[in-house]
Amino acid sequence: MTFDYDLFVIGAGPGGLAAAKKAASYGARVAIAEKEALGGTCVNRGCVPKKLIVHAADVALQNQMAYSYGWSDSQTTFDWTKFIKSVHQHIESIHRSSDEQLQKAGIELIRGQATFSDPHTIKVNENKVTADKILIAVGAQPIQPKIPGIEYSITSREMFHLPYLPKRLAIIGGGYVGVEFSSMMKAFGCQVTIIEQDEMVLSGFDEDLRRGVQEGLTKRSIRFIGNSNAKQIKYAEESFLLTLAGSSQQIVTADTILVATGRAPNTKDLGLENAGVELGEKGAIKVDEYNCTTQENIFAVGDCTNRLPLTPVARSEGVAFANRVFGKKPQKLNYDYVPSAVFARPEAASVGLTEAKAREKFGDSVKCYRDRFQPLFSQLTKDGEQATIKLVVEGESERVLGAHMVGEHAADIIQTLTVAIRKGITKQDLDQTIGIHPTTAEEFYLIDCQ
Ligand SMILES: Cc1cc2nc3c(=O)[nH]c(=O)nc-3n(C[C@H](O)[C@H](O)[C@H](O)COP(=O)(O)OP(=O)(O)OC[C@H]3O[C@@H](n4cnc5c(N)ncnc54)[C@H](O)[C@@H]3O)c2cc1C
Ligand SMILES: NC(=O)c1ccc[n+]([C@@H]2O[C@H](COP(=O)([O-])OP(=O)(O)OC[C@H]3O[C@@H](n4cnc5c(N)ncnc54)[C@H](O)[C@@H]3O)[C@@H](O)[C@H]2O)c1
Repeated sequence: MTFDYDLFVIGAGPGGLAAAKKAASYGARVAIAEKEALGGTCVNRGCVPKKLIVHAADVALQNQMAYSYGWSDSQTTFDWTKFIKSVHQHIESIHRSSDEQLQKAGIELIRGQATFSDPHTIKVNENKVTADKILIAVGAQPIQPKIPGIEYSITSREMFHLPYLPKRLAIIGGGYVGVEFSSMMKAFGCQVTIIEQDEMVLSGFDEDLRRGVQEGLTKRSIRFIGNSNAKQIKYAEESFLLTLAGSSQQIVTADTILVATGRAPNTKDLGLENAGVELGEKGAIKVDEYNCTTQENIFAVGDCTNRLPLTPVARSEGVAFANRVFGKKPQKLNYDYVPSAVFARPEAASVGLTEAKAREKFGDSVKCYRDRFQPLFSQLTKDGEQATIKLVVEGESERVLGAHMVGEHAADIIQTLTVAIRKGITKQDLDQTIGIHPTTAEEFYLIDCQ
């Protein structure tokens, strides 16, 4: 049977784009469908605009510290509307560049929502196309608790289109999204309250990292209400009244309520039932270690599989799929040492096992080294900011299983350590390494407090 394409990709986020480009580089005839803007969540309403807002917030924070570094008081004002316009202009330039890359690679871009008619046939805008192989890379979307008044809240998607900054922001959920937005918005002068069902922010991360971030947020006057969740939202006198349930039953008054309670795979309305593609927990597409679905010619990568919803993971899965299927280079990803960062202030990052997971797996042979110190920058500002570093090691050789950090440049430092930890370094390897002074990163070579 002949098909219109060798590969049809649904979704032009990091996973879909990486797979399409790699497959085309092997000579495959490729088309990609996108119902919204090129680049997916990451470029349009995730990593990229988020990190630009973090940079804008850092300017505000640096201004607060400038006096300690010899600068005189100067009047500064922040224009959110002007700033967010330049963020969106930058995103448009990424769209143009992605479009050019697709054209150059000979990949056909089809704008519209794709649905399956059968395992080899896709319908987009009333047109049907056929493909030998199909890759699903449709990402995920925010989930919202089903409570009365939830329609008054917004999600991270709308945060990037706020017409003006709210005075009082309530955030339901203290995970990645909630913590990052709390510190950005606080730096711009908003009063921020986080409501989290767990006792601390960032569940799933190492306890020392969670504590370090939580202390840092509290020091910045971000209010945290733990062991509580949202019960209902009402609108009264130009404010939203958020009633809580759980250990706190108070009412939080806010101008904007951000719901950041997790994300669910975008697998509804795809016609998967016509294609024999099965779903697993939370509506995620069931895949094996090679990203094969339950239908032999259909594959899935990225957030829609709900494995590790991060851009580099989606991208690597897309490339590994194309290498194997079109480049005849079998490639299986190893998810054990995927680093991740929370771009809050204080910043936090992590790779490998948390202390709790390491103890579950290796019992009493696990040992931890940790240190808390004041980075040089904060010694002059006297703001009392502390950094935390922690190593989780195992056995006589003290093989490093995990590294966790809270403090300036945490993401870059942990990223650089990742390759060494993946390669199985020991604590002694770190001790014998000479660092760069004065830096925060050198503390990983000097750490000796257990
Ligand atoms: C606020 C926020 C901040 C984030 N920050 C970071 C970060 O700093 N670092 C990091 O690593 N990750 C971050 N992430 C996560 C990251 O954005 C995702 O893991 C990544 O975008 C997943 O890529 P993907 O290709 O799987 O899906 P997506 O990027 O979601 O792309 C899927 C695409 O498919 C399209 N689509 C869906 N259904 C169809 C259909 N039927 N037909 C046609 N097109 C369709 C969608 O429109 C979308 O463009 C963040 C996420 C959020 C929400
Ligand atoms: N820097 C990054 O890499 C980055 C940034 C943002 C998002 N992301 C990705 O996006 C995903 C989604 O992020 P997220 O923050 O939405 O989800 P998350 O799973 O990280 O955090 C959700 C939080 O909401 C809490 N929660 C859930 N329901 C609640 C309720 N009813 N009331 C109070 N609290 C409630 C949970 O306990 C959890 O702490 C992340 O898992 C991550 O993979 C990554």
